Amino acid sequence: MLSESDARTGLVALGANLPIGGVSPEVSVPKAMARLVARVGGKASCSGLYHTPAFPAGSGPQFVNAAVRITWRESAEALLALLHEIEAEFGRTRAHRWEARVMDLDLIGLDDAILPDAATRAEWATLPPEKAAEVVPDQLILPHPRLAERGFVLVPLADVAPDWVDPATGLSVSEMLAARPAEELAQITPVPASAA
Ligand SMILES: Nc1nc2c(c(=O)[nH]1)N=C(CO)CN2
Repeated sequence: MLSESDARTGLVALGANLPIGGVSPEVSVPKAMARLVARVGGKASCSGLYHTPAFPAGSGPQFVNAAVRITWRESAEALLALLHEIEAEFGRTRAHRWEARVMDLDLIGLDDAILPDAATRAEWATLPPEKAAEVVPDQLILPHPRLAERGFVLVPLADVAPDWVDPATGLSVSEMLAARPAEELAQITPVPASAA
């Protein structure tokens, strides 16, 4: 029997920038959030939806980004598997034939877990941007190594977990957000209610 003390706070970032089977990201992202909350059960909190320019600049249509704070009692790997399941469920439709469309659910942090270890996480966090765009880790790295560089993750995350502290850097979500350039943050805007 798992006790209350096994409960950890999981932080999940969501993003999509293409319609999935004719459903816009403004609609599919909140649906994916609701699916995650339903699958996890227990206490959860959902951010607002934000329009964000695609990163890197010019790489495609704007994204809808969001974040969810959940309570999780199993392993980090089990949570990652659940996120992949939801991605697959939302990322593919059989409208005409299998079409791949992206719905990203990224695990950003799980309480104070540092995975696989502090040195490996630090290596990934300090990769030069050109390298970081090319290589994808084949293991789960927590907290997400590029969190502090991504306004599109930090803005929604600040809605649900402003005081969460990255255990590897000692910086809170609010502090990381405050360090982002004003020009970057000015381009991140709430999705108008009429679009969702
Ligand atoms: N604004 C924004 N840009 C991105 C995002 C995202 O979620 N938001 N996700 C990416 C691939 O995971 C690549 N670029």
